[in-house]
This record gives sequence, structure tokens and C-alpha cells, in this order.
Amino acid sequence: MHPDVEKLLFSRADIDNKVHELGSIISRDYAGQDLLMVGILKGAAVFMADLIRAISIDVSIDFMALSSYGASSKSTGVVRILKDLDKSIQNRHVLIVEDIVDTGLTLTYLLKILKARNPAGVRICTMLDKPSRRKADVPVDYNGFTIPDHFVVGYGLDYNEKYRNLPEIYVLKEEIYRSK
Ligand SMILES: O=P(O)(O)OC[C@H]1O[C@H](OP(=O)(O)OP(=O)(O)O)[C@H](O)[C@@H]1O
Ligand SMILES: Nc1nc2[nH]cnc2c(=O)[nH]1
Repeated sequence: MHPDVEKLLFSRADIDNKVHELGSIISRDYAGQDLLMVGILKGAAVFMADLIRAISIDVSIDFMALSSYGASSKSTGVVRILKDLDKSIQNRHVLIVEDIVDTGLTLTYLLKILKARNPAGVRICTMLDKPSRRKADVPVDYNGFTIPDHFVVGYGLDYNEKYRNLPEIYVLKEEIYRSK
């Protein structure tokens, strides 16, 4: 285990099983539809790469990169689009892919932006859901695991851009993020 982590939360096998379960459900739900999966950089990149390979129907992919906007953004959830979608989503079925939903502010804002572009529908798929810290009620359609209020890293999730490469999901030692 990495010396900065407290404990293992989800192993490779836990993650693989869950990704395949989600992939089957999504493939069934979107059968016969024009599905566009949108990964939110950078955290969701690893989950996205696994999830699309667990999807058995035709699917297109794109990515967005968002950045918190100014000092007040932590409470308002206002985000700036650093990288937008390549094409119009009008009349398409959009599935947003996230690594974690925490306060829900980021997704609430993003949902508003994407719905204004007149897609056929927008749903949310997240690997992790941390409902205890929710500030905005965001509709999570597909969830991998619900977790308690711990700071987790690995499988794409970072702390100060570190630990994204860890293949499993861990709780970070408190002393690591308290010391900064
Ligand atoms: O529900 P919220 O409280 O809004 O938090 C969730 C957001 O925070 C994380 O992204 P982050 O801004 O850390 O960027 P990253 O994906 O590049 O690590 C995560 O990927 C979500 O996008
Ligand atoms: N890496 C990481 N990012 C988050 N953003 C919101 N909660 C978390 C978390 O537990 N870990």
C-alpha cells in the first residue's frame, strides 16, 4: 500500500465487478438509442476508460474539463468550462460520467448548462457517491458505491494531483491533507 493511505476501500476486484454491473445496466437502458458518454476530466478518466469497455452497445465519447470559478465557487458551484464538448448534443442521449459526487454543486451547474443545449436526455453515472456532504440535490442515475465522509484517492481521484494512478480506491491519511 502507498504510505500516504490509511486503508483500502475498494479492491481491483470490487471495482471490476461494479464497472461490469454498471456497463450491463447502461447497455440495457440505452439499447437502440444514440448514446454519448461525457467524461469529466480529470478524475473520471480512469473510470471512463474502464466503463466504456464494459458497454456492449454502440457509444460515442467526449470529455469536458471544468474549473471552479473564483474564491466563492466552493459554495456556489459555479464552474468555468476549460474544455467543452466537440459537437452539438441536440437530440442526443447524454450520460455524464463522474468519479465522485460530493456536494453536488459541480453537477448541478453542469446539468443546467447541458440541458440548455436541448439534448434528448441527460443522466449521471458516478463511481462514488458521498451523500453526507450534499448541498444540492443532484439526480444520480447510476452509482457504483456510496461512501461515508472520508477523503478518498486512487482510480483517478487525486489529492493535489497525486495518487490518480493508484489502481484501487483508498482512504487518504488525515495527516496528509491536514498538513497542507
Ligand atoms: O460534488 P462536488 O462537491 O461539486 O465535487 C465533485 C467534483 O470534484 C471533483 O473534481 P475536481 O474539481 O477535484 O477536479 P478533478 O476531477 O480534475 O480532480 C470530482 O471529479 C467532481 O467533478
Ligand atoms: N480525490 C477526492 N476528491 C474529492 N472531491 C470530493 N470528495 C473527494 C474525495 O473524497 N476525494
